[in-house]
Amino acid sequence: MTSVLAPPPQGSGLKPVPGVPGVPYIGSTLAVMRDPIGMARKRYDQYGPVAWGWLLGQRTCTVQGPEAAEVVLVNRDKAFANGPAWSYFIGPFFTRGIMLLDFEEHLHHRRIMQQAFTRPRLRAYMDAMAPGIVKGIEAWEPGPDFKVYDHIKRLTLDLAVDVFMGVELDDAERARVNGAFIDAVRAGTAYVRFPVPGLRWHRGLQARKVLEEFFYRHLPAKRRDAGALRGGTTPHAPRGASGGSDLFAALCEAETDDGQRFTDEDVVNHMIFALMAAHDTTTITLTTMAYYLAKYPEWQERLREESLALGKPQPAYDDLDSFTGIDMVMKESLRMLPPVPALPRKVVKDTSILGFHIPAGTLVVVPMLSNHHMPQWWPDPDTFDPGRFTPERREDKIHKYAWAPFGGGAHKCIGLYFAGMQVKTILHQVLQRYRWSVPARYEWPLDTTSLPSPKDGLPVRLDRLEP
Ligand code: HEM
Repeated sequence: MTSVLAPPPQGSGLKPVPGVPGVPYIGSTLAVMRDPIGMARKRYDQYGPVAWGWLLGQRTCTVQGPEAAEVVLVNRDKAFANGPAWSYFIGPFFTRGIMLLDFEEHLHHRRIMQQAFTRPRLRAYMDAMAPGIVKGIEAWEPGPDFKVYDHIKRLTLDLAVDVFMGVELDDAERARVNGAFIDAVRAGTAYVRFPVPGLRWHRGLQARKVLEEFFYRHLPAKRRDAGALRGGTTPHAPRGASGGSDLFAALCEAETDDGQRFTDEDVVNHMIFALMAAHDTTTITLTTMAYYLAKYPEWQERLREESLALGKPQPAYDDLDSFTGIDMVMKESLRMLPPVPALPRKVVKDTSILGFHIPAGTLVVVPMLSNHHMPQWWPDPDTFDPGRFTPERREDKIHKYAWAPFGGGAHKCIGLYFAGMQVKTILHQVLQRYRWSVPARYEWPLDTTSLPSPKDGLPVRLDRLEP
């Protein structure tokens, strides 16, 4: 039976949010996890763009379509907060990560962090990453059952250690840090959300301690390098990318024009968060691209030709712009399966979305995955069609928030150019060395209970190309 979330204030002219709450706390959580797009379409047909129900243990208002997404993400009257929304899922493991900060404090951190993502920095990260990419991909063993997801995950994690941390690790230490990092990420999806030894939540808390200890141990050396640079004792530093070409060094050095810098504690919190923000998202993007390129071999060939046409094995940063096919496939893959499928916000003061009254305390969810599949905004939305992003078609131009895999507003992904650079560089290297395929009728079984991933690891037939 339909019920309203809360009566709007008298005389406000606002409408109440309709919905079917379902069983308190549980509501439609399982159904949404099983079939997020189907459930969103059903809800939209029944109630329109703004509807409520119990989801993930909270009264949740799901707001569909780019117009509602814009209201929430642009957040003009500062009614939507990130911290209390995201903390529920990842708070204890990613304490004071930038995405969990809000308003003035967030802006202060964001201005400093921006210094670690300038173009000179990105060039330096790309150079630092290149040897690791080639080495990792060269080591792949072709065969009929090559698990793409597992190999990409391994590769991006190894790259993260090199490019993010910039610290030489022996095998044991690398395994310890990688393991801690994986446990911290996994803990966010724990069913038992308090520390029982051996279970996910507990392992996540232990992992956080390992990561903190690791970064605090290496921090003084990074600070020293940064200090040496500012004192002018580090020669040959490219402008804006110096002391070290890793993110850790960049965060230690980052300074705004008016002299604002991160404390040691900030650097550690942001490093742990950035590792998480970068790793799974890039892995999912590359795996999705590999999936569609296996299903649409004509696109795989087109991209390979484009890569070979570059005429050099290692692209420079500016060469990435010439990969127009890779760019379209990346955009379409991010549309089909945005790695962050929904963006939660907590309403901190009474507000309205598209004329609906939203009371303080409500959890609002912007469902990016189902937004990308709305027939109201996208022609033939469930079909993989990179051509929608050609200059002639640009179907995403229909609305600024129609295609928003990186979010928008103050919290828009700070690593989006980094992600593009990493994804394109890796794919370019893979295309030059391998061809891959899946059986004609293969459909990947997706796990959508957390960040999406293929349950079977995406097995493909991988063949090495003749030199
Ligand atoms: C294809 C890959 C990626 C996708 C799809 C992605 C997606 C997102 C999204 C949707 C948000 C906004 C979350 C919200 O508004 O609640 C976000 C924020 C963020 N991302 Fe990414 N991301 C990707 C790669 C990266 C990489 C490579 C890095 C770092 C190198 C990174 C660092 C961050 C950070 C630090 C934030 C928080 C920004 C803030 O709150 O101001 N991301 N990302």
